[in-house]
Parts: sequence; structure tokens; C-alpha cells
Amino acid sequence: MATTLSQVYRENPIRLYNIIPLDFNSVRTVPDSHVWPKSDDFSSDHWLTIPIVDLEDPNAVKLAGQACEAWGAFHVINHGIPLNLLEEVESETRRLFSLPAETKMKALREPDGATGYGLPRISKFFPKHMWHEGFTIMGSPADHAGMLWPNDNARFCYVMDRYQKKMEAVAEKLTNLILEWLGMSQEDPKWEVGSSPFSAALQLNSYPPCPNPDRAMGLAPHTDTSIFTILHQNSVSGLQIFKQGAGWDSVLPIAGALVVNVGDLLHILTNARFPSALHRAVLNQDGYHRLSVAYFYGLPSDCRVSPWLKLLNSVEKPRYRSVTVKEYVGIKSNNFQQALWLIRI
Ligand SMILES: O=C(O)CCC(=O)C(=O)O
Ligand SMILES: [Fe+2]
Repeated sequence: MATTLSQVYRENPIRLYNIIPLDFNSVRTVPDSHVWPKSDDFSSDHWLTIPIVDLEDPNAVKLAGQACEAWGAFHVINHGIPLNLLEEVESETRRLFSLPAETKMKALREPDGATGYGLPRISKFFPKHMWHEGFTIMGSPADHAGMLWPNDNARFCYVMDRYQKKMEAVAEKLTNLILEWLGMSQEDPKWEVGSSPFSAALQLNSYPPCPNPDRAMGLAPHTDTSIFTILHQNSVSGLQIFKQGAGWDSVLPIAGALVVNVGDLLHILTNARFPSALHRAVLNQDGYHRLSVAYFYGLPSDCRVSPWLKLLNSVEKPRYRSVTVKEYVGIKSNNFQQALWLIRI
């Protein structure tokens, strides 16, 4: 039987103090545990911004391919997710994070668990906490939702299930576009796995209003361990993407558009032709509550990943050795941003 991602996390536990978020409603100042070193690069006034790809545009393949190569990220419109579903996901996410702290604690993620309420998994790599609380879903959210709302979780479960199914369809469309851009057929990637070639997770993110947004961090810089990630953000800005040679670029929300970013797995598969987008979330200066919902489109943990041979030629050699997803997640859980470097050939 294939190992699940939950089992991989079980083998790489994090310490308990790294999973309990602050009760953001009860604090009036930023506690020292959440004060980050002063940085003047939190705000970005870059005029450069990630491209917009219209999935109904006949040039969508080229637009998405070029965006992946230049940025590792793009906005996508006409993606087929109904606007009312995006609104419902957002309102259910808000309903969850608006619960009292002691209720949310009932669904606290176990130290060796993958799902439920808690701080970002990357917290252990930073000396300071982030101004963030999250809720992770893999498959059905019913168990944790039942702990939060014993008698009133049907709507939440229905909306999250429906959203994940629709997201999977968008992710498949995007995969096909990208394969076409790379000159590969849909059968070319020989995923060495059994039944389903993909695995996914949904991450609900909350960045509560912060009394001193210049000194706190929403979500520290990181790359995702996905093929790619599809993000819905509410109308409050905060996401930034790092572009080599240009610096941090604010990705302002576009109503109804989703943000797609390349993750480490696609970076490895394309032999670094697509950068794995380094991104972070800074805090809103005007006291608005920022919410985002990230769909991580990945591969099952037993799947083997190495640069696609079809993309290599006699000159270009593979830059990364072959790893299983499980092995890579383990390396990343212990070495964070060094992980890609550690599997370099
Ligand atoms: O909230 C955001 O804009 C980014 C979220 C993110 O990077 C993540 O969940 O991995
Ligand atoms: Fe991310």
C-alpha cells in the first residue's frame, strides 16, 4: 500500500510549542515572540507583476509556459471555478477562524499530524513566530470540522469537498497546458505509482489584523513542496513573490483570479527550467483581516521524481538526483530551503 503524506509527517514530527497559535483576539500589542527584525523590504512598490493567463485564450499554453519560466507564477482567469464557490470557501474560512481560540484548539493538529488547526509547519525554522493561523485539510475535513462544530459542520464539509474537486480539475488543465508547452504528451510523465497519480492538500490561512504590521511576519519566505499551488486570496493584499534580479513583487488580488505558483516538484521535473517560486505573506497595513486558501497539487509519497529525460539533451545533464516524494518531504522537513541544494547532482 502506498505511504500517505500523513504517514510521512508522522515520521517527521514538530515540537508542540510550534503548533499553538496566539489568541489574536486577546492581544493589543505584538508580543516579543512575534517581533521580527526590522526590515525595510516588507513593502514593495514594484511595477513588475506576474502575468495574467486567460485559460480561454488560444495562446494560453504559451502564456502559461512563459510565465512559469520567467516567474514560476501567474494569475489565472476563466479557470472554471464559479465565483460563488470562491465566495463560499472564503466565508467558511472566515467562519472557522472567527471561532473562539478555545474552540479552535479542539481541532489542534497533533505534533506528528498533517491536518487540523495550527501554525505553519515552517515555524520551526524561524526564531520568531508568524502572525498566522492555519487549518490543513487532506481529503475529507469531517473529523476536525466535527470537533469545531459538533452539530453544524455539514456546510463547511460540503463547500471544502466541492472546492477540492473543482480545484483538481483546474490543476489537471494546467498540467496539460504545461506539458504541451514542454513538448510532452499527457502519457509522457511515467508516474511510478498505483491508482491515482496525484495527491493534494488544502491549506486555509488567516492573517489577523496586526497592531504593528511592520514588525511582524505573516508567512516567512518559502517555496512549496508541490507540483504547483493554486491560491485564492480575499481582497486584502499581502502575497509577495521574489523575482531573481528584481526583488519582492506584491501580487495584488484580482477579483475572481487565482494565483498559480510552481513548487519544488515541478522545478525538479523540469530540471530547474521553471523556478520554484519563493514567496511570503506580509501583513496588511490598514488593519484588515487577510484570508487565503492554498490548494497544493502534489504527487503521492511513493512516487519517484527526477528531471524528465525528454527535456534533456546531450548538453544538458540532470541537475537533481532521483528522489521519492516521501524522501524529499523528509529532507525538506529537516533542512527547509536547503532541500533542493541537498539533492543536487
Ligand atoms: O497567504 C498567502 O498568500 C500565501 C500562502 C502560502 O504561501 C502557503 O499556504 O503556502
Ligand atoms: Fe506557500
